Amino acid sequence: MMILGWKKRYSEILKEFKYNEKMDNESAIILNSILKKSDINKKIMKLLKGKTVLVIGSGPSLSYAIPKLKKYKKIVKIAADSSLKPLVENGIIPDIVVTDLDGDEKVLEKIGKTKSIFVVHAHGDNLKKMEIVKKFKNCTGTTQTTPFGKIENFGGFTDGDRGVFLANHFQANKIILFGMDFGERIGKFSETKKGDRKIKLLKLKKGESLLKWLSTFTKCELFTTSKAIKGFKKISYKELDIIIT
Ligand SMILES: Nc1ncnc2c1ncn2[C@@H]1O[C@H](COP(=O)(O)OP(=O)(O)OP(=O)(O)O)[C@@H](O)[C@H]1O
Ligand SMILES: Nc1nc2c(c(=O)[nH]1)N=C(CO)CN2
Ligand SMILES: [Mg+2]
Repeated sequence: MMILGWKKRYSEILKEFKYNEKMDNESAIILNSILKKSDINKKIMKLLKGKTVLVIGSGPSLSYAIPKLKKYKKIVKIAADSSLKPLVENGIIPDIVVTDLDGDEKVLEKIGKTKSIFVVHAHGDNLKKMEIVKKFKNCTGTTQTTPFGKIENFGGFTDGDRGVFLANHFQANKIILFGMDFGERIGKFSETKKGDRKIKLLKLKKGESLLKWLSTFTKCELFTTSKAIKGFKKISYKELDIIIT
């Protein structure tokens, strides 16, 4: 089942970014054929339902967030793609990794062998990268088009905002953002290639607008330690201890 209103948002994405729905679907078919049947959704539900969940992106504030995140060892963490490398380098292993497979492959492979759950997003521009999924121990798949088989659609576009939609779907109690600044500055940990900057900024804008949309109907309490986002309560690192319970 898709989140109500997603189809309209996806149509807008297809138009704005000139993506091809058939290619998005093609990629999802490949991912579905690689994934093994599993009870991973049950595992994710157990991890997230009723919990405080930290969603970590690669925005400029990630550098400041890392020392704070070290403190919250037992709190559930969802890492968006390229935020994984600096987190792992600092001894933080996230419970869930949301990725469209353009983060650092060595780190993806290394953490893929652990108990971290990988939520891999198939789209028309990553179908050639799907082979790596065979190396992930705990993995499920998502699409931005119609879900089928083992492939889900929880909503969202960039890895970071998809992490938030995931936590919403699995009924987290509180969602707190780190390194999710959006805006005009691409964080240094983001794996953006030189020529892709303009598109990346448009992607970030879309991701932020989707989070604003989500905030209008989600039952989760939403907070951010990053740059302010409408619909999310902006909190300081000092306030974290009170909110994380
Ligand atoms: N200012 C920012 N710079 C970089 N990433 C950001 C920023 N603000 C929020 N993020 C979040 O961090 C996430 C992880 O960054 P990453 O560069 O791996 O993105 P991505 O979604 O893989 O993008 P793409 O696949 O289009 O390159 C993004 O998905 C985005 O949601
Ligand atoms: N077809 C296609 N879909 C996407 C793409 C992309 O590059 N191509 N990037 C995304 C987030 O970065 C999400 N969805
Ligand atoms: Mg990515």
